[in-house]
Amino acid sequence: MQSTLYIGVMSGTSLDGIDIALVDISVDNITFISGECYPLPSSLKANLLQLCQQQQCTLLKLGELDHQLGQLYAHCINKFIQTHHLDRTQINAIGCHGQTIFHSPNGCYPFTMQIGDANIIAAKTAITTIADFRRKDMAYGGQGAPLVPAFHQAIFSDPNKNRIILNIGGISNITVLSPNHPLIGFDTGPGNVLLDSWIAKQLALPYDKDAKWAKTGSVNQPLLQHLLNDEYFRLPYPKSTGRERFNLNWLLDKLTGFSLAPQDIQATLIELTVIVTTTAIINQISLNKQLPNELLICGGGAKNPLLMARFAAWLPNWSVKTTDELGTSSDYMEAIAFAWLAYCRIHNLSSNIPTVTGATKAISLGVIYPK
Ligand SMILES: Nc1ncnc2c1ncn2[C@@H]1O[C@H](COP(=O)(O)OP(=O)(O)OP(=O)(O)O)[C@@H](O)[C@H]1O
Ligand SMILES: CC(=O)N[C@H]1[C@@H]2OC[C@@H](O2)[C@@H](O)[C@@H]1O[C@H](C)C(=O)O
Repeated sequence: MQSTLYIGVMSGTSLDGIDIALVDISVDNITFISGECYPLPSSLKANLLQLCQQQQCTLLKLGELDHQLGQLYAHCINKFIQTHHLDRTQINAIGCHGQTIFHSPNGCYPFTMQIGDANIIAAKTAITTIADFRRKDMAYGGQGAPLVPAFHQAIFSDPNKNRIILNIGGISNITVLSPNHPLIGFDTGPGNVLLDSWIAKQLALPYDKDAKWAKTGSVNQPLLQHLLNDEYFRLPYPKSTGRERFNLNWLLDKLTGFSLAPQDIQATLIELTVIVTTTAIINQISLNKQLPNELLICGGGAKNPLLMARFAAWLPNWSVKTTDELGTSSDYMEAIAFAWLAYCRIHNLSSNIPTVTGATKAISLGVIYPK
């Protein structure tokens, strides 16, 4: 009998680490078994940031980082296999997202670029690896992102509820699950990326743990309104974005003419993350009015008590909780999703959602790199 075990690997826009999930998947079952997060070495993070923000990029550097990340993913997967005493011959496939270094879905020549050579992963782990999940969707005219809505639909659909799944990673994205409504999902804008960049610049910390610093500041309304003027927030879906738009330079540019305490800016950025998402939910989506509404939060932002409290305050008639409360790890959601995308590719099942990405065709995403 064919094994039903898959490994999903995700390293996202926050550049905080590599999430690995072991998942048991068959036609009627998706069970998360275990997960680990391996930190990204700080020198690699600095190099990737330079690349993402186009400060310094040579083909040599790009090629070397692609190789380095491939080696690192393989090393982390092998460590994971060892720690969890797994038999690698029992792992059907690895689904590895790779590291997005640029995402440009709307130019004359749309492209999205994820690095971390999957040939190296397949060779070093001796497990078939699936990667390059986004570009076929783009080839059919889609945004290439977000891809997790199909997975959210597979695990969270409920005929008696309107459910919005909100991933607050570096970038925030939502999935709308409402009976009799087409499945939609899009990137609402910055999640943690501006919060992380601002505290890194001001206090040399990677992130504002439990929003301790933001809580010492207060929201500045003129700045908030100015940030909300960015045209991305008014664009209709399908839409997706990334670090190439929302980054420290974006923020510094918007801060021109403002003279505020740095912690007030941090508090304002928290409110920005909340308002862009709640406004999108309220203004851009028509939910079934007869049904109760749930906001299910995952990603690193689910650990931020101030973000959670502000979502609850802005959506008073909603049940606001983390996906953990429904039995799916908020930490490993995306890694689990990439294990599921690998399962779909191995079984040739379509995994993009044209109503989400705007692609003209439903297709099975990902390229297979045999061991
Ligand atoms: N205890 C905490 N308090 C506040 N923020 C936290 C906490 N734990 C994690 N975070 C935030 O979550 C971020 C990591 O989130 P996550 O791992 O979901 O991002 P990602 O997967 O890299 O991003 P994306 O989903 O955009 O690709 C951290 O950079 C930090 O900002
Ligand atoms: C291009 C890219 O890497 N996009 C990521 C990013 O991180 C969050 C958001 O922006 C989302 O659109 C996407 O990731 C998830 C896994 C997705 O495709 O659903």
